Amino acid sequence: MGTPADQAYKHVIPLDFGSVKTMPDSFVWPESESDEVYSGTDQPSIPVIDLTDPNASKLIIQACETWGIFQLTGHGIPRKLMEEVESEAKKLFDLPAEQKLKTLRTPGGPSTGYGNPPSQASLPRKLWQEGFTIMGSAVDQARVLWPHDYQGFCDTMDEYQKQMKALVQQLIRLIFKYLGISEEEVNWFDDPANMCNAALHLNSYPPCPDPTRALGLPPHTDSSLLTILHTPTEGLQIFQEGVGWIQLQAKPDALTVNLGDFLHILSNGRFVSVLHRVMVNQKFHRISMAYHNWPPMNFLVSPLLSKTLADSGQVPKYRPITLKEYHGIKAKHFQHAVSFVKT
Ligand SMILES: C=C1C[C@]23C[C@@]1(O)CC[C@H]2[C@@]12CCC[C@@](C)(C(=O)O1)[C@H]2[C@@H]3C(=O)O
Ligand SMILES: O=C(O)CCC(=O)C(=O)O
Ligand SMILES: [Fe+2]
Repeated sequence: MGTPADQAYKHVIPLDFGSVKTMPDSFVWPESESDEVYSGTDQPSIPVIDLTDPNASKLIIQACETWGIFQLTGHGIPRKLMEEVESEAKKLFDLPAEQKLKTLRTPGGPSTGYGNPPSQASLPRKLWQEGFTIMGSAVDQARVLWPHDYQGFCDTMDEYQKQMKALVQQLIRLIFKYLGISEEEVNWFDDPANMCNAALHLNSYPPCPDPTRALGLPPHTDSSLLTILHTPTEGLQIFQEGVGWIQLQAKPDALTVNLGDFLHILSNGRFVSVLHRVMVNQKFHRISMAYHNWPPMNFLVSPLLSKTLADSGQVPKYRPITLKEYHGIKAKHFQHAVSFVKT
């Protein structure tokens, strides 16, 4: 059974995937959660936006209002860095389970380390997935994983986070400008005290012996303002009302930007926080990198921060909420968390 401390850690410990040949029953999801993907010939395609296009701002706002997700080219992140971050992540997940477990994240709020986040504690089934979250520097954990060879991992993750942060700033400025949110609010990003309002989450989905009955990630929305995904291979699907599940095409040079619950709340429901899930496969080990960006932990976010909304006299559909409180709601209600913030 283990000590109470072991019990508390239970939900964050993934399976030792290397040691299993058949899938345990605890990983079998009801069919409705893994139901079929849209297969019509007229499948609507997710917007692809070139950031260097003079119309990029307009296209991004349109995508935020209609899809809540878009693929971004012309983003300026070097291809080499994207490949390096993927190969460093793979190096980490290929380590023996007992080694990875030495860097287990704490069960509370977001922190650096291995394991599944507390927000997955309420899920009815287990996931064919393991994760490693990085908030700021990962040097303490990397030293444990590779005592004599940790610098390469740290340098790559630091550089990638630096470039992601700059890209997020650019996108958020553009979106906040449209919502009429003041420069002071945008300065969240420039305040050194708010260094950790972002996390780079590395996802690993090992080859699965029974992929049609398992899930890598169940249908969910992210808590973030926005998340920048580097998903080099297929597996990510999004849900569109009236259409169903749509498979995203892998585009090696593009980054995928998906909006999260906090932009949905800030925009008073105008921007879509896209429902998405990850399917697994039998053939290859899928890796993805997600850079989640939030407001500072204790900052009270309300639709009324948007001058555009306040001036138009719209009634707020969501009450003011901090990320800290929201994480608690997410851990209890997962996919339905945002409906618990409705006024
Ligand atoms: C940075 C974070 C957001 C996240 C929880 C976490 O601490 C690490 C992983 C993130 C993720 C990814 C999959 C979906 C999600 C809901 C989850 O369970 O873990 C999100 C979390 C979130 O957005 O709240
Ligand atoms: O693996 C993916 O493609 C998506 C991961 C994801 O949705 C997340 O980390 O929130
Ligand atoms: Fe997600």
